[in-house]
Amino acid sequence: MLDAKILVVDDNKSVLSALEILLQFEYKSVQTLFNPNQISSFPKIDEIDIVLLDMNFSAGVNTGNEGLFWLKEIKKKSPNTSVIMMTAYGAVDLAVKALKEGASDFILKPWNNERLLTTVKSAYELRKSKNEIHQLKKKESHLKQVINEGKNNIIGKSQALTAVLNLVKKVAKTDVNVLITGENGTGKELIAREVHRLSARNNEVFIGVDMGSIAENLFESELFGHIKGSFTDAKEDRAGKFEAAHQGSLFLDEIGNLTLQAQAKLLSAIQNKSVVRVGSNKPIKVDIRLICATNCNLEQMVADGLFREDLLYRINTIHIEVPPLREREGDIMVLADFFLKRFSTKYDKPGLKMNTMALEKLSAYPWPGNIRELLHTMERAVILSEGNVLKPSDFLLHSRATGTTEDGPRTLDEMEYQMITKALEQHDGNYSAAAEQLGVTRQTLYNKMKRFKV
Ligand SMILES: Nc1ncnc2c1ncn2[C@@H]1O[C@H](COP(=O)(O)OP(=O)(O)OP(=O)(O)O)[C@@H](O)[C@H]1O
Repeated sequence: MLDAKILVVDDNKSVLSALEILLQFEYKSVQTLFNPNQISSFPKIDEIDIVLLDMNFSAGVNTGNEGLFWLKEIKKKSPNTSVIMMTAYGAVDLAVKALKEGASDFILKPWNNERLLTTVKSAYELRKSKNEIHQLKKKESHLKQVINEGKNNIIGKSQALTAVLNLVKKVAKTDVNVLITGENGTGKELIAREVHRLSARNNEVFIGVDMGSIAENLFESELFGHIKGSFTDAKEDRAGKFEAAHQGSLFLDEIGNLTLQAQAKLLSAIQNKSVVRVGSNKPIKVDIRLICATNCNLEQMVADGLFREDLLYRINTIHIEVPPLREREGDIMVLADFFLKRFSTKYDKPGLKMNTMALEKLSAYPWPGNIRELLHTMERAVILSEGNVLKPSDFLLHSRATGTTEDGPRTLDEMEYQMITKALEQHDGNYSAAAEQLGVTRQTLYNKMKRFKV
């Protein structure tokens, strides 16, 4: 017996009892209504899975309008209930009209019992799938909310940060593309998430892609997807990040690291608002809000022929410049305090404090690695702390001028970090030249830079 609730509405009592007898062997609950006017007040109509509804109620009238009227009423109150229309006249155009209004099927009177049971069973399956979709959508929207929540704890009350957040508020409501620039570790990704959180798309996903870490030959497949067999590792069809971000926001980080070839492909996807999976020729429409970020000076890159002007024009409808930490007056203290609390809890060291000299040391430092550097400095100090009070010596800061820590490298990691920053400085930030000098590939250098947050 199927666990479904069925309601039969007909002004012919013998029809009602015949259907009740037939259906009660198959379905758990079968109710009947002689008068359609009772539909409006029928309790919990949204819990009814299937309604079998007569098309003609008033004696002598066979326009079917009464049935269509009640069909609309039911659908208004319970859109997922499957409604099967019953008509004695077999007027196909009427049945088609009912299907257009949302009926799931129709039955001609007099009916064939077996065929009627098959029709009801299909309607039941339809209702079941609709319920499942409804549940999944609810779950999905909840999950998206959870994903979008919690990550946006933007700390700081300096004028410079407040101005950025005010701009974010204004821009978020529109659907324009946003370019976020600023030094490494200033919180560009956090700002991008805030744009998404405050936008009308906030019930949809925010998909972030680090363009710098995608190998050149995988760029297209990562962003636009591929179909099975289009290259050796393409074992199955896969959607790219653009498709994954459909109706949400797509965050392209390190946009300045794209080759000119990749820039051309990206531009075409943005212009056409569609992508073509690798190995396919079928364009797929995508609706995304594009947010890009970089620490490069894209105007300068355009002047140097390294970045396409038309792409820059597409991505920077609104430009948000995130100020470095040294220009956010007062924020160092607030952030240091915030991270101290976070890591004291994480590493179970309650009551940890900083003394005045330590605070002064943190305030005076220019924080070239910005908030990320402050975060790591605080985490390290908390982990290594022995007493209840953090002193200046607990904070290991890098000297900007020499690229070394105060006491010289203490660990292999520190040594590697220093060698990388030095090589980059010597080659004016040219990755390929620095990688060659260090005897590693460009990708290895890039991975290490990511690891060390260079
Ligand atoms: N105002 C802030 N309040 C709290 N945490 C912050 C703030 N700004 C940045 N952070 C934290 O600092 C770290 C670096 O931030 P984020 O990754 O957003 O910087 P970014 O500018 O995108 O860096 P990159 O240029 O290297 O990609 C993250 O852990 C982030 O959560």
